[in-house]
Amino acid sequence: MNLDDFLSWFNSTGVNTENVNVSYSITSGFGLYSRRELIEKDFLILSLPEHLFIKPSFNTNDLTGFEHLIIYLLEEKTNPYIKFLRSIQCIPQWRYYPNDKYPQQLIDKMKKHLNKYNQSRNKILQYNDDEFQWAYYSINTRCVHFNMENDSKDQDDNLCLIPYLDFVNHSIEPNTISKFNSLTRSYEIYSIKTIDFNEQITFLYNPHSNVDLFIEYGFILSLNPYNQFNIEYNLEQFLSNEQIQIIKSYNYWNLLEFYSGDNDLSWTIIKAIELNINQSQWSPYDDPSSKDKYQLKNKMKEFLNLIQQNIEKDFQEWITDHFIVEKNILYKDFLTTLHDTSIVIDKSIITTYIYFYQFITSQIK
Ligand SMILES: C[S@@+](CC[C@H](N)C(=O)[O-])C[C@H]1O[C@@H](n2cnc3c(N)ncnc32)[C@H](O)[C@@H]1O
Repeated sequence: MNLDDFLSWFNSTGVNTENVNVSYSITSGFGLYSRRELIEKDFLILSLPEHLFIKPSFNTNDLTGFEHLIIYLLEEKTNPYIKFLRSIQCIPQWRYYPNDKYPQQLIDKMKKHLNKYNQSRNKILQYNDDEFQWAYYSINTRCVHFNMENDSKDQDDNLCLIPYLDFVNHSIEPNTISKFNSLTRSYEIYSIKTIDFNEQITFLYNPHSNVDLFIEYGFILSLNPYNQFNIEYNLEQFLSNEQIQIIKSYNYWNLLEFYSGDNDLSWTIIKAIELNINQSQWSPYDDPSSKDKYQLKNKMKEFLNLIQQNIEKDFQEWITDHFIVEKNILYKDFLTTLHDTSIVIDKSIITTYIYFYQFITSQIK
């Protein structure tokens, strides 16, 4: 089934699509583009009525809504939308490569993702791996949150697929927002800034880091303010066990992340480092005493230097492991690679590292 067949079916549903066009690009696949001369801010671009939503049916209790949709996608043979989905590549590329050589933070998140994937796989055994994988990622990459008004608060029970809406690509500087309008019972896309003719329509899926985008969707962004970098491992090298226990007792341990969009270190990180210079009078809520401030600044530098060394070491190991694949890229023109979105698979590690490397070095003054 090709795009034209899908679009002619979709047009027969009566939805007004006069403001948008579907077209394909090599970097982000299909997407929606404006076909109006100029779209003003706060303009209703597209309205998709509820009768088009594909919702989970919940006729077997031990499956989540997500899993019901997997089965629906695999069983439904006539729906033109599902037929079209079968022709779209939706499986993140990393699934085809061995992934034990990635940096630890990526591996940890991949494991969580794979655990969830396998939980569903083990409940739905009647399809082969390829079929299951296609259905799983079609839903994972395309579904939207939708309150099913059942008793479950589980997000896997409150989602649906909305044909056509699912052509919209993600951006950290989106030009639209989309939301369900309970009065019109439609999912609507509104402009949040003016949009030129042929400009791509985008919204923010979620404030996802590159690691999350890479795992869940198979792409990354070269400038992503939502990149985050967990520093637990570095703190374990920097603080004593007793100091770590103090941080944990205040529930600070899970809040120890750098965000690449932030200009400064967070309060929790500053307080964690401060423990290293003054444990006896430490309180998580007070500013460091003026006497300690100078010392604290030096401790910060020391800590950031440690992170920098760890990143360099990890990165060096990673380059060695990927030497054959990345030889030319890494040694010929590293910076160009950062902006070349056609290299999806390994670039995420490079960009994520470079991001934090830059962030950390900018803090060491
Ligand atoms: C909801 S679908 C959007 C439509 C999709 N591009 C298609 O071809 O059908 C989400 C998928 O689009 C791609 N995508 C979305 N935003 C992207 C972006 N900013 N850069 C690259 N790929 C993107 C990813 O493959 C993602 O899994």
